[in-house]
Amino acid sequence: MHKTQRMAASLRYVLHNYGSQSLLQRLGVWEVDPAREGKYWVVYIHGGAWRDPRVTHESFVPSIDWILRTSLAATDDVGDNNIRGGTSNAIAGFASIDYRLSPHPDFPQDPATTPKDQYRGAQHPDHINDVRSALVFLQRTYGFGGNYVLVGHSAGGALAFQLLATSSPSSTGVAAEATLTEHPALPSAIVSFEGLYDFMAVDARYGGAYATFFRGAFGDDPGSWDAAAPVKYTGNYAQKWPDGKFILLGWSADDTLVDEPEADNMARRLRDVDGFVNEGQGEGVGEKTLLLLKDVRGNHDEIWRSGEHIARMVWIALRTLRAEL
Ligand SMILES: N[C@@H](CC(=O)c1ccccc1NC=O)C(=O)O
Repeated sequence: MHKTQRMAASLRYVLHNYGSQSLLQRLGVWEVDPAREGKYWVVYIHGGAWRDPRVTHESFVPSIDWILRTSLAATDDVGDNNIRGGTSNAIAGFASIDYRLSPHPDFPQDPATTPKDQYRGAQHPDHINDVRSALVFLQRTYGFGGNYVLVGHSAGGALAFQLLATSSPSSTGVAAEATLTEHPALPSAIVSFEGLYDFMAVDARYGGAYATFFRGAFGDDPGSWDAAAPVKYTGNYAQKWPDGKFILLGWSADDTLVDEPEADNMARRLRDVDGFVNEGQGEGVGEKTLLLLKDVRGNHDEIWRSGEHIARMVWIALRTLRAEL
């Protein structure tokens, strides 16, 4: 008897283009059981400071490998999940989104000679608009609606919260204006790790070292940084996200690029402003829960190069969603 190793490479992979302005308007899909209802998709938004051309949707592959490799363990350790059908059956598919990038000084491009669809000249809100288009495309193609966990690393974590902040006005009860942009169904849960949430503050703590990439993505005016920063959002994430269940914020002590206050300040805001309750401490019914997980391991890029701890966080999110069914 031989066992097939469950790896991303053993899944059907499809590369889709969801836009035509840039070659980066593409996303990868690894199908597990795409037609099955009652399962979740796991959708990844990579980091790379909105600009690093070396970080693409393919950076999710090691995480997919670890998620598949650990799916049996994830079913074994909580008996309750077995009764409910097992977490190993919880995943319908994986998707990973590329989006237009801002210029990177180490990878200069000549606008005069670079084909338009290869030129990395994006500025906010291009990145988040692409994430939104990619999700609309995925939901139209695979029909999973809000049955997905949105996973974001670093800048990708910021994009996950910007998605909530800029979601359809109808979900806030405000009459929808004639909007040109389509809005995707929001996720059931968000996993954001080593995330950037307060652009001014994190840049100040690192002595201004991040100003070039924040300027590249959001412009020179620090006011525009605050306007886009997840911690500074002037609305209410819970109101914007009526069907949202769970947020996991991960932070690694090994991360030399994004420090502990980033995660702490975002967690505090989600509790104090948006009314999230700590996972395991609330009344249970209908509450949106938050888990601030600080024993994640791996330096800023090690974490996705390995994927092991990303898999761990994804399983926690899937288990939490299953427990609420
Ligand atoms: N490798 C990136 C830097 C980067 O990704 C980064 C640096 C500091 C803090 C956060 C980062 N990434 C967030 O997405 C670059 O070369 O721009």
